[in-house]
Amino acid sequence: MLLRRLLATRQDDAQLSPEIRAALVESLFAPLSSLAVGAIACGIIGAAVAIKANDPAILATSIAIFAVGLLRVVSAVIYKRRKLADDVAATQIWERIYEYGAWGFSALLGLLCYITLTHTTDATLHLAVATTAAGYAAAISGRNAGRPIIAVGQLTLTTLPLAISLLIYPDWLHKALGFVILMFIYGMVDITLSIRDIIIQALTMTRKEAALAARYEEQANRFDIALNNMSHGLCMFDDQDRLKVWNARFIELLNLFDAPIKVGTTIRDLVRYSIRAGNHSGRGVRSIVYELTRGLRQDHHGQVFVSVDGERIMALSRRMMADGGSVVILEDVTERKAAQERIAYLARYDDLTGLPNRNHFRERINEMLEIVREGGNQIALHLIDIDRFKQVNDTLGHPIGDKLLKEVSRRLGSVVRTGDMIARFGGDEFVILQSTPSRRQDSGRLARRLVKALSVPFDVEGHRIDIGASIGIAVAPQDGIDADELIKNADMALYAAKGNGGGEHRFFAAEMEERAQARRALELDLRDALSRNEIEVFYQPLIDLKTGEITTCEALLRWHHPERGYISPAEFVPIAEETGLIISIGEWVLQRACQDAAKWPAGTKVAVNLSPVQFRDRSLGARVVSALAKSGLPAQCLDLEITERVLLEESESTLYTMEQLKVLGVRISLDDFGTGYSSLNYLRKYPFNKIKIDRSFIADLGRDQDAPSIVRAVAGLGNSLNMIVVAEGIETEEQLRQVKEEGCHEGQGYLFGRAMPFDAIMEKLQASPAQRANLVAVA
Ligand SMILES: Nc1nc2c(ncn2[C@@H]2O[C@H](COP(=O)(O)O[C@H]3[C@@H](O)[C@H](n4cnc5c(=O)[nH]c(N)nc54)O[C@@H]3COP(=O)(O)O)[C@@H](O)[C@H]2O)c(=O)[nH]1
Repeated sequence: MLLRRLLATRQDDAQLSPEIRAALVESLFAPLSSLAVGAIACGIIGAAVAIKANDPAILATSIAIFAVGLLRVVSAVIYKRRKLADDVAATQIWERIYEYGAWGFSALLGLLCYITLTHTTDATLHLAVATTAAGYAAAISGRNAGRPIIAVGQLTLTTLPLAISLLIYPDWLHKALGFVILMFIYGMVDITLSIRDIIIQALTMTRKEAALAARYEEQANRFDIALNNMSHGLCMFDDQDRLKVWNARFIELLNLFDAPIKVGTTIRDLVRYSIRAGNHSGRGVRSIVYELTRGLRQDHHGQVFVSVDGERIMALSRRMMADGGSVVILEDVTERKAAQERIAYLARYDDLTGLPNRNHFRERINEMLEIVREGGNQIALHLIDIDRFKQVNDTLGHPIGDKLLKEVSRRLGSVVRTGDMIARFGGDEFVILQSTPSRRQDSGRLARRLVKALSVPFDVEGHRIDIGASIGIAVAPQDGIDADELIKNADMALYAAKGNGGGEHRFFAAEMEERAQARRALELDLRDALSRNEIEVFYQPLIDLKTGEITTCEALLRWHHPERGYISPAEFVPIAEETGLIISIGEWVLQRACQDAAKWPAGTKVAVNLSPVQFRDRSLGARVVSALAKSGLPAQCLDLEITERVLLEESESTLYTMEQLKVLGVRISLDDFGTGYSSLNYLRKYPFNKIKIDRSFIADLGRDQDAPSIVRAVAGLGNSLNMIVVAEGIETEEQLRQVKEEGCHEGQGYLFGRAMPFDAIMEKLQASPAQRANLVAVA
């Protein structure tokens, strides 16, 4: 049984961790003094017995005991010095060294007992060796129980020779003692094995605890690192609201570096320290504590916002714990709050001018319309469009345009009364909500004041800017009781105001709606007009004022509407431009005109009007090439007429398209000169072949004394720039005489002929020299 337990320890050992094995081996060498005491004590007893018995065998054995004991002490010292306990592989060798030393020492001690008991009869000597051996054996089973094979080996090697020598001793008392020693061996082996189990258990537990402690420490470290690297401040309170845990960010956020914060600090003290650190200016401890405890009283996901150091805002949130304590999280939300406020601001205000935007305006108008619906006052909506704003943007650039808009908003603000709302819808579109006009005249008066205010020139960074304003007015409840309807009607009124050249206001009228509907109907019809062959091209001649010959025929669109008859291009071309239909219609005109002109007498040119929308189209060059190629018309016989409206847009791409057209060899004329900006810069910048003086100037000849000077000046300009100058709209002989006198080269007008169909112009062009002379005579 005992033997089985002993052998089982061998198997157990195999399962022990190397560290535990090393610890067990170390326990063998650990009490160095006991080794030394054992060696000395046994050596002395041996020597004493040898002297007393005067037996050389006993003496030799005693000397051997002392020598082996000494060697064991020396080996233990070496083991300790080299710190071999940490070297798992080395401990196995040292275990063997200890084992052999221990067994050798024990065997010698057993031998000493045996020789003494068999060589002598002196009871004192017997007692000396027997007690030494038994004492040693008892000590060994405790001391080396960690390695039971060694301990049991020592026990057996020491006491078995003693027991045998006692049992064979002739005296029955010795025999009895021998028997007791055998029982002692049995008992000591049992104790050794039990102690061994306890030691192993203790070592295992210690190791587990050490591992647990290490893990705990590592986790605590990790937790500490995480806690102190959080972007949020954190503090944990007990159920009495006393501080238990806090992190570095908490101290940092509230600038509490110098505060004597410790476990147990109360919320009240924390607030006091925070005030001392320069936070919550002007506020007292009590009010802040009240605000915090009230706001954070319950476990809720909401946040309490606290302003600190006059600038930063902290969000505090609290989570209750099961033990009644709580965790409070602090977050610096200054930037987030600012961003939220900015987003909220931008959702309701125009960033550039600071005026309410469309959303804000909608909220307000809906509130006011609610009052109107309940029978309250009427309200007027003024929709304002800045005249010529696009030109300013295009010529002076967007930064100046932005500054101008700010100035405009300031001026509008100086005109309206408190209670009226000014909003910006975007671009150059402003709106004023006049709150309580008692009569229509009140709104008219305000509109006039607004137009007047905006027609005073602006000075933006040294640029004198002349704009103006067009205003459309819709009044609730007469013109609508719903925001969308009012805006739509004001828009129609604005359209009418702009249609008259701008700089004025118009009230919404029912006819506008009808006109808008008619316009929409026209727009729908126009979409199919080309495919239904309702669009035609007429030609109006341009005459050389010296020879009377037709130099050019201007292609002019005519729409033969199935119900309305001929519709003027002045009416449908703007619709075609707005809808983009002008691209396909314009291309068709270009193709048609080139094909017709190819049939005319050689050298007769055809002039085709190009709208700004066509000019924006990057494939204009390709379209012109295609029209020339299909018709076979020489490029120099095609004259493209553009107005200043074209030049106001994207100068870079305009210049590019102009250059492209020039390379093709087509001619380019500047139409309606004098009606737009009449910038001399355009004449310098773009390579025109012709300038056409607008017919309004020709009509003024004889009516306005300045008109001849203007015509003369433009003719002079054209001459010096090597451009042909055409006088448009010549209707009378007198006008013809004057334009010739002022130096114009060519003329166009009803006096020479209206726009006519292809056959008619063909007839004119093919007329006999005598007939042509008729024209010359006119000229
Ligand atoms: N982009 C395009 N625009 C086109 C095209 N076809 C015409 N138009 C533009 O439509 C506007 C109106 O044109 P229309 O009604 O044809 O008027 C032209 C002439 O009939 C008129 N005219 C000519 N002589 C006289 C005159 O002695 N008195 C008088 N009251 N009117 C006269 O002038 C118009 C031609 O002007 P202009 O183009 O400036 O040379 C007009 O703006 C056309 O440009 C087209 O295909 N594309």
